[in-house]
Amino acid sequence: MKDQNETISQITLLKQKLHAAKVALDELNEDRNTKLQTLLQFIANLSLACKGQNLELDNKLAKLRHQLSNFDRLDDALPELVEVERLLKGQYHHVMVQLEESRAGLGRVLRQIQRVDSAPDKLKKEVSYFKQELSKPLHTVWDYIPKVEQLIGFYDDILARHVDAGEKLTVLPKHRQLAHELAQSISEIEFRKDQRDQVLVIKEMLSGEIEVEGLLDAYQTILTLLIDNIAREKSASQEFLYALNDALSAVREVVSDSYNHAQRSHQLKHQLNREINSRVDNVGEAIVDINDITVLKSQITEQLSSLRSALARKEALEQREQALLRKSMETMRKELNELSDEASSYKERLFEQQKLNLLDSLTQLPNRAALEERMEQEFRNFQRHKHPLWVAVADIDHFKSINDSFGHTTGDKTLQVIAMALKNSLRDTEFVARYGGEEFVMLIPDVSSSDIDQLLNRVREKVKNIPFKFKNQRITVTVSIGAARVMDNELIHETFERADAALYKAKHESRDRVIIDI
Ligand SMILES: Nc1nc2c(ncn2[C@@H]2O[C@H](COP(=O)(O)OP(=O)(O)OP(=O)(O)O)[C@@H](O)[C@H]2O)c(=O)[nH]1
Repeated sequence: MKDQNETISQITLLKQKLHAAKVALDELNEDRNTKLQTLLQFIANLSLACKGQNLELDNKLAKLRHQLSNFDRLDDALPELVEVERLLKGQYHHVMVQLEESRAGLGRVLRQIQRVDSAPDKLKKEVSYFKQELSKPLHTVWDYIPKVEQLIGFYDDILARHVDAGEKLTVLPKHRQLAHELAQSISEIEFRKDQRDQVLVIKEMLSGEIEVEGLLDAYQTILTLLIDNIAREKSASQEFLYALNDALSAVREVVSDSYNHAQRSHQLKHQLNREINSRVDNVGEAIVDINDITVLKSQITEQLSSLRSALARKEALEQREQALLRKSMETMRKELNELSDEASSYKERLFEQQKLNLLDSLTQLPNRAALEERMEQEFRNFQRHKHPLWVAVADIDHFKSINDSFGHTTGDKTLQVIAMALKNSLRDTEFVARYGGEEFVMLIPDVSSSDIDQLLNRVREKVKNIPFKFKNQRITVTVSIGAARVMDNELIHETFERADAALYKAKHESRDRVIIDI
């Protein structure tokens, strides 16, 4: 009887151990799921920074982000990760194809240069050396940009020799037009700080008496500066794209490995559990069925030793599982730490770029893209609250004559000063953007029909009172303003059209005035 009691207590102990092992295993699984879930959320957020590379990829990433926040089980995310990885690889190949096409284009231009008979031997030699260089593999956009620069150099050289050969090029009206267009485009481009002095010199040159050679130089310099900027942009976004690609591959592999492994361990554990349960049952049956204590003892001893061995195998299996999980986590953590560094610097740049993209580089006022955004936002507010909303278009009067009389640079400065005056004459809730050229658009909410006329006339007067002095001459610069209030059942772009038509009227009615379309 004593033996029997002892056996029963041993079995109870074993059952408790078994239960504790099961609880530990469940906790382990839960922990693993929480960690991977966090990881996938992280990937989802990172993918946001990858936007804008290609439309299909954008859509996929958006879908992935949405799904990652909804998946119950990690393994469900696997097909999506595979798909995104495929698209990222596709994007990489696309860039490579483009590079190859550019290289072919460069080759064609080179052949043309080689056909120019008047080119001196030295230049021909350089071109042929360049051609050899071009046949070496190019892996990235920034590898090929210097080649384009070099090519432009060859062209420049040939052109210069034509000019040196006595063919002095006369300045035609079309050249002046080109100079004017270049000056205008430059005003609309945001150059880096270290490029601005160079750009300023070009602007000055373009606003004076131009020469064809100078114009060619200016075009070449601006092109080179732009190409340099493009290369920097590309390289930053590509590096990030590749890093994200690598991290996604690593995560996918780990998820896929741990999924396969979990499947195998699940089967093994199932078998072991069955074995252990049947051993426990056997012991129970033996206690009930066998009366001879010696037989019972030997039976129980045998069953207990099998139980012990099954439990030992189960423990080993769990330990292996834990070790594997730790290793996977380590791999992912390493990969993600690297990616996280890459992402934060990339995001910072994107944020800076976004700010630049919404600012007009000359006046530092919001630009047309920013205006579109704000118009939509104000229009939504208008539809919700039905408070008054005004669109006003202001245009500097006879601005062309300022450029013509005092030069483009003075024109630019005038634009900057007027932009500031407009901004300062409005409240924080009101908005002004440079629409283009010498035209500005204001969005004015929450002002009644009886007050708008006074408000806009105050803005007009403020500009008129700026004490401009050009070449020692006191100059008064005025603006004309047209405005309209957003009506029910009207789109804000239609209001803009009405305000623009009112401005047209103001221009025709002697300028320096405000006309409100009612
Ligand atoms: N300096 C400078 N001039 C600009 C810029 N953008 C546009 N312009 C000039 O602005 C002038 C606009 O001329 P017009 O459209 O004929 O108008 P306006 O002379 O202001 O005459 P009204 O509008 O009829 O009063 C053109 O000469 C443009 O070259 C810029 O960024 N800087």
